[in-house]
Formats: sequence, C-alpha cells, structure tokens
Amino acid sequence: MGELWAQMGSLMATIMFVYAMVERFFPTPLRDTLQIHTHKMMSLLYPYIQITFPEFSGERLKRSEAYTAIQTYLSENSSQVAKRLKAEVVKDSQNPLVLSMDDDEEVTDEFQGVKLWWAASKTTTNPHAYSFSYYTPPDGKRYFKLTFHKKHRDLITVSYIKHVLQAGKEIALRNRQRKLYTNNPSSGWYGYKQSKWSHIVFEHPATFETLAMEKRKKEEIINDLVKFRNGKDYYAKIGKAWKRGYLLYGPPGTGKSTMIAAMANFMNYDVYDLELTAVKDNTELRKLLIETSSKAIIVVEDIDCSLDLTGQRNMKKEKNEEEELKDPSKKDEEESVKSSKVTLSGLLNFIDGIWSACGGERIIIFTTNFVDKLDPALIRTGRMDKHIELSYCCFEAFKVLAKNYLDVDSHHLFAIIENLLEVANVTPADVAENLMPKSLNEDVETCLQNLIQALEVIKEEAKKKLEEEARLKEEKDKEDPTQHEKKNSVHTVEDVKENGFIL
Ligand SMILES: Nc1ncnc2c1ncn2[C@@H]1O[C@H](COP(=O)(O)OP(=O)(O)OP(=O)(O)O)[C@@H](O)[C@H]1O
Ligand SMILES: [Mg+2]
Repeated sequence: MGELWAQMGSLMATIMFVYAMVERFFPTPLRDTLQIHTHKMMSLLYPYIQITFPEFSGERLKRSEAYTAIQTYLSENSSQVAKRLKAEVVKDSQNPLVLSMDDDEEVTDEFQGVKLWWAASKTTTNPHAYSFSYYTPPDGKRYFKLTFHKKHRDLITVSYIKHVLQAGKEIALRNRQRKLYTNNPSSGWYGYKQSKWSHIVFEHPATFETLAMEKRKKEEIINDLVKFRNGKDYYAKIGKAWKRGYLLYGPPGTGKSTMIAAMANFMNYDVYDLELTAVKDNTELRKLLIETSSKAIIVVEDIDCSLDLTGQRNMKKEKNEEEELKDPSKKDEEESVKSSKVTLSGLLNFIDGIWSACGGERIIIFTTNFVDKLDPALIRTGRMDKHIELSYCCFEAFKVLAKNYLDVDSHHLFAIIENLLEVANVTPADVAENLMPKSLNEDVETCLQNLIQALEVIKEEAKKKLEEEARLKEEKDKEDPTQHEKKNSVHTVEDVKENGFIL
C-alpha cells in the first residue's frame, strides 16, 4: 500500500496545485470549463479505480449483505495483518468474538496475481446536523473501499467481488452456531411471540469417525453426502429439487439417531426434529416446512409410530374395534393418534411436492425400527433415495467403539470378542455400555472381560431361545403338519394381512 499512497500523494498535490492556479488566474466561465478538463485529465493520469460498499444502503434498516460478507471475508483473511482491529460480539456464531479491521485501517489482498487494497472508513458527519435517517450512526456511515488498477477492471468487478461475497457467506455459514429445532404444537402458534419451531443450540458430539459401522458402508454414506452437497448445478440441470431422502432402519440402539447427528455435523446443517403427532393436519405440515431454513436436515423419528401411515388403517380398524370392546383404554390411545390428521398423501407431498423445493438444500430422514411395516409408497426409490440399515454390532464396529471408549486399536482379547460377535446379536449401544469403565480403577483388560461376559450371556440366551423354538416347531409339526406348512407360506393373503403388508 506504501507505493500506492506515494503515487496518490504526489497526484493529489499536483491536482491541488492545478486547481489553485485555475481559481486564481482565470475568470469564472473559463475557470469552470478548465476545471472539468483538469479533472478529466487527472482521472486519466490516476490509474486506480475505487469502489465503495456502504454498511447501510439508502435509508433501509437492513445492513447491506455485501458489507457483512466483505467484513467476514476480511476478518478471516486479514485480521492477522491489520494492526488495528475492532472486536465485535456476533450473535449465533460459534466464535462470538469476531475481530475485524478498525476504521481507517488498510489491508492488501491478492487475486489471480493481482494486488488490491481494502480500506475500512467512515464518513465524517456534522454532529449538529439533523439526520432524517434513524440508521445513520452518530459517528458517521461506515463503508469499505476497494482500490485496484484500472487495467484489472473486468477481473475485479466480475470475478473478484463475486469471489469475496461468496467466500464471506461461506465463512459465516461455517462459523454459525447450528440449531436443533422442534415443532411447537399448533395450538400455540398464534400466541404472543410464539413461532412454529423452538430451538436450542445443536451440540451433539457424534461424528462419522466415532460412529461404529463398517468402514465401507460409512464411506459410501459420506460420498453420497458430499455428492449431494456439491450437486447444486447437477440438480438444477436435471430439473430436480435439491433434496435427498434417507431412510434409516434397524433395531433400537443401533445408532440411527447417532448417525443423524454425525450427518448434521458433517454437513454443517441445522436439524429440524419433526414430531408428526403434534401436527394437526397437512396444511400445518406445509406451514412448518416453509419455515425451515436452507441447509437443513428434517427428521421424522420412528415414522411407524408417529402416525398410522402404514397403509393398514382399514385392516387395523376392524381389529381395533374388537380390542376396544375388550379393553376400553385402547380407545383413548387410538383417539390421540386420530387427533392428528396428517395423511400418507400429505406426508408424501411434504417429501416430494413442490413445497419441498422452496429454498436451498434439504435432507429428509425417516427412522424406523420396523421397515417392513411401512407403506411401500413412502419408501419407494426416488422418494427415500437411500435406505441405510443400522444393524447389530460387527467386529469392525466394535473396534471403533473400543477406540472411542478405551483408546485401544488391538488387544489379545479382541479375537475372542470377534468370535462371540459372530453368534451374539448385540447392539452397538449394549457394547458401548459394557465397554464403559464402571469405576476409576477398571483397566482395558477388565472392561473387555466385562464385555466378553455379557456376550457369553447373550450367546447362551440366544442358544436357549433357538432350542425352544425348534422344540415348539417340532411339537406343532407333530400336532398338525398341514397347518404348519400353510403358516410357513408368506404368500397367503392371511399372512400378508397379519404381517401388515398392503396388497
Ligand atoms: N453405531 C453406533 N456408533 C456409536 N455409538 C452408538 C452406535 N449405536 C449406538 N450407539 C450408542 O448407543 C446410544 C443409543 O444409540 P441411538 O440413540 O443412536 O440408537 P437408535 O438406533 O436411534 O435407537 P432407537 O431406535 O431406540 O431410537 C448412543 O447414545 C450411542 O452412544
Ligand atoms: Mg433413535
């Protein structure tokens, strides 16, 4: 910046001298003409272009987006070089204290080999002058001034400014504090200051590194997410809304919720935990969706329990009426489900209707313990793009947990555990529970022994259960071999109905 200031200084001195001469020796009409020409000539000699970015444009309350983006960009790129910094507390940021360059401070930047100068300044205002604007700060209007050589005009005005604004927005997004939203019951939507979603700061520590799962499967999911994140142009090209649906299924404690948290942390997205039973009808579901932000994961946990969306409504009805006669408390249970009128078609519209296309990238995740119970319409390809099974703990997943909980990569007891995991169906949640030291003096060996004991018990129980099932089957076969054959065929209408499939 030194050389620029030296050049500017000598130019300013020349201009002032020429103006002074003109003022002094020429009559007014000639003086005006001469001044215009002098000005033109000086601007020809002065080879730099300046662009200013005011903090508030016009008289609007809103701070200029460009100014904010430039400030963020410069804070990250130049706060190390600027000598005088300004500290500001920024709301909703991971790092609430943001340092940016102070007024009248300059920094340089470089873009494709071209040097540029940024200066933070403010206009000086007359403190006695009455301002019509509420938004003009008493100490003047702030602005950033960008100076560059005129031969780079196109590069700077077309590419560089775009780059700065984009990078500034990305930095702000990266540094923002992410939120976990839950929907409020609609009865409270119209109250004072009540909004449709309540939020808290999202601070779940789960990551893909700590998620116990086969490496290959994990990489597949990560690649899918990365492809989605970078797919803005691709989605626009194929004419599809920029969204992706995942169905996570598996027994309780296999890590479905943990995976959602890992996904949110990986993508740096907000999470909207949608409680469908609190949504009155499809219209309200739509209103909730419109109020979600871009870069969000919308989660419906336990979709099979949230609503009677399994397509078995009619089949179940008769059964429930019978049950109600026997047990009246069943009726109350059913009533509470009926009070939510979100239908399967409402939910499908929610997923792939035009409503889901408003705004930017969105991920929709359903979780269930019973994938077979879901209506095929809900999970068909294109609607839920990827089905991910979270299953019982395999040896590879155990190794991740051992690393997380005990900080070990290998141990002589691992071989025994590997053999036991092949025969015992145990969830990662159970493995984690057993690996956790119960007291301060429990070492790695003791923790692994605890797990082995637990796995032995599970293995024995499973063995007994299998033996019992085999015995019962044998007894049944003896009683009525034809009945058993019929029962074994899953293709009979009775069985399909009983299992909750839709014909
Ligand atoms: N795959 C996993 N990797 C790491 N930790 C896991 C995994 N699965 C379960 N856990 C541990 O077990 C606990 C329960 O897991 P989580 O809540 O994710 O299970 P879930 O599949 O969502 O169960 P549910 O069906 O009951 O909702 C977690 O807090 C986590 O500590
Ligand atoms: Mg869960």
